Amino acid sequence: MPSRISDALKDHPVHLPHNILDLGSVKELPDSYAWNAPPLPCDRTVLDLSVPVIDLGHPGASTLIGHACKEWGVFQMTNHGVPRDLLTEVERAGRDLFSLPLQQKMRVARKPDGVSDYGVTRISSFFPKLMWSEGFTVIGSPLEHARLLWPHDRAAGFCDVIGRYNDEMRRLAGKLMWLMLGALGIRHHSEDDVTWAGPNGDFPGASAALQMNSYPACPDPDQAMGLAAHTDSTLLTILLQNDTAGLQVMKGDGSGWATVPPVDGALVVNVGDLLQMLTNGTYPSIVHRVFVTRNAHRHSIAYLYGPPSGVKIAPLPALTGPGHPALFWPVTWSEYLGMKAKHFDKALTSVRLPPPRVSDMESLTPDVNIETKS
Ligand SMILES: O=C(O)CCC(=O)C(=O)O
Ligand SMILES: [Fe+2]
Repeated sequence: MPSRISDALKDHPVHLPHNILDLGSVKELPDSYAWNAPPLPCDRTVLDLSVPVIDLGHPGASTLIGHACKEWGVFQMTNHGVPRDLLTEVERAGRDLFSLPLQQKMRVARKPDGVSDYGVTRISSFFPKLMWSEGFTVIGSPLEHARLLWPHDRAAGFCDVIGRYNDEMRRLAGKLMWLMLGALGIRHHSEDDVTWAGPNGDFPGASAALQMNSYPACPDPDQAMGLAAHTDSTLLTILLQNDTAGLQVMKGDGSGWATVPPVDGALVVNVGDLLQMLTNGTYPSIVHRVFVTRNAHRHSIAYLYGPPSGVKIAPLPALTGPGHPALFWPVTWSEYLGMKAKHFDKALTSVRLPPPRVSDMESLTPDVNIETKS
């Protein structure tokens, strides 16, 4: 049993392209990046609907969050307590990293069986075309890699910012868990409690990764895809986006995409697959994607939060009962990542109860046309 998320990801390698292009210097969209067959990124059936923006200091925040999670699986939050300066610093750290020359970034390129570091998104392996983005994944301390990018003091400065941001995210993610679960009547120290919440309810064994994303300005944005539609394999994800729009979420009823506009100082929270399981389907894991633009360089930083790797995630007993059977069988994060690596957007279906019949398994082949839902 892998003890850390990095081991879990290593156990489930996905085949990724290793030729990385210097996107910032490309004047014409290469064919390998042109999504000229369905799903088309320019197919933007954008709904005139807004994802809720919730003030965490509001006395009814938990109820508002509960509604947003049921209805959307995503919301933006203000008044979250993360110092404004730290948001600016971590955003700058991401910008500094991605603005390095490609050869320099390639010093920390992800190894074929690796998970941390610089490279294309892991979901690339499921799509025939490449995405107009680059990423840097941090699991644990990035010091060893930062030292390959910068002189000692700059590397230390980068790690200091990432460390402080990770600490804030961990605190916030624990708080969000209780706001989300509290809206469903689940309380710490009650018999409905989450077994791995720890004595202080701060989920001491939780695992996490920080995913820094860069979407350079693109010569042909209608043909390019920043990040193709997917759900996160997390409990929840906390996202910081810069002032360039790009994130779109699929409205739960499949009626279309809604853009999540940057709100100054706000953080986006989305429900991941594991929270959908834990809440027995009450909070849906949200399908999302990223579009790119001709003139602006977009940056985002996603904090991917999950349970301790050995813990089995199953619907909370308080949310099941007569008339409400458990809809998912118990899996660890590691086991689920293995299913995601195999079935991609069908991974949640593969852990549904009753189990899919053998004859249904063929329909669990990843369906990369999930874009056509719009
Ligand atoms: O850049 C964004 O807005 C979304 C990033 C994302 O979905 C991810 O890293 O999983
Ligand atoms: Fe995502």
